[in-house]
Amino acid sequence: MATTPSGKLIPPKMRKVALLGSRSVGKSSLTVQFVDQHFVDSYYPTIENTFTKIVKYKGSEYQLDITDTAGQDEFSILSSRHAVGLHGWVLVYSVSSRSSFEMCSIIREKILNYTGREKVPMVLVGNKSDLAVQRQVTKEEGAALAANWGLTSFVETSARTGENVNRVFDLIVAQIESELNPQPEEKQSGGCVIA
Ligand SMILES: Nc1nc2c(ncn2[C@@H]2O[C@H](COP(=O)(O)OP(=O)(O)OP(=O)(O)O)[C@@H](O)[C@H]2O)c(=O)[nH]1
Repeated sequence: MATTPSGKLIPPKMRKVALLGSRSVGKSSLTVQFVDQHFVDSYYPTIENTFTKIVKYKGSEYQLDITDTAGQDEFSILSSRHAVGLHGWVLVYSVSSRSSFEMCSIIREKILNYTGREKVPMVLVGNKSDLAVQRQVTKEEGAALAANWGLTSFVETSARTGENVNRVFDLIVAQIESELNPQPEEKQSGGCVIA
């Protein structure tokens, strides 16, 4: 834990995020790969799990509380737990499932309705990028959807190989922080930043 110059402990700031998306897209696998650095081949549908990991962003420590939700479908009612009290949202689809890609737009609408906001810190994730043969959604389509939402954060991942998994969580923390502490250009480039 970081300390002040006088030796006092500085507790990490807590940031709460949720992974949402259709069933079986790899929400649990991404979370477990990020928190425990391993991949589980078997599939156990999630009810809801919370994980915690300390991450560093621009020299500060953050306690990231990650809620791995049960897979959503268009009929599931987004619970207030999935919107209220959260700082950021990770929307996951599988590149091998077009319906899971389409579901992300439905989930995003629900989050915006629930929060009453036009924009929230959000990352769009196309998981299972290792499944080249089964691919149904191109990288360009994923990037275009994110751009259409006004997001700068889109990434394709593989929870199996670990590709880009850490990046998802770096991106969501960066989005949350830039929303909570918008910084003037000159401040961002100056100062002592230890990554
Ligand atoms: N090839 C491949 N398989 C993956 C990947 N990520 C997850 N899987 C597999 O896909 C299946 C579903 O993964 P989960 O992580 O349980 O999916 P989930 O989104 O948490 O599912 P729900 O709990 O039903 O919402 C499992 O068999 C995983 O091993 C990936 O990146 N590549």
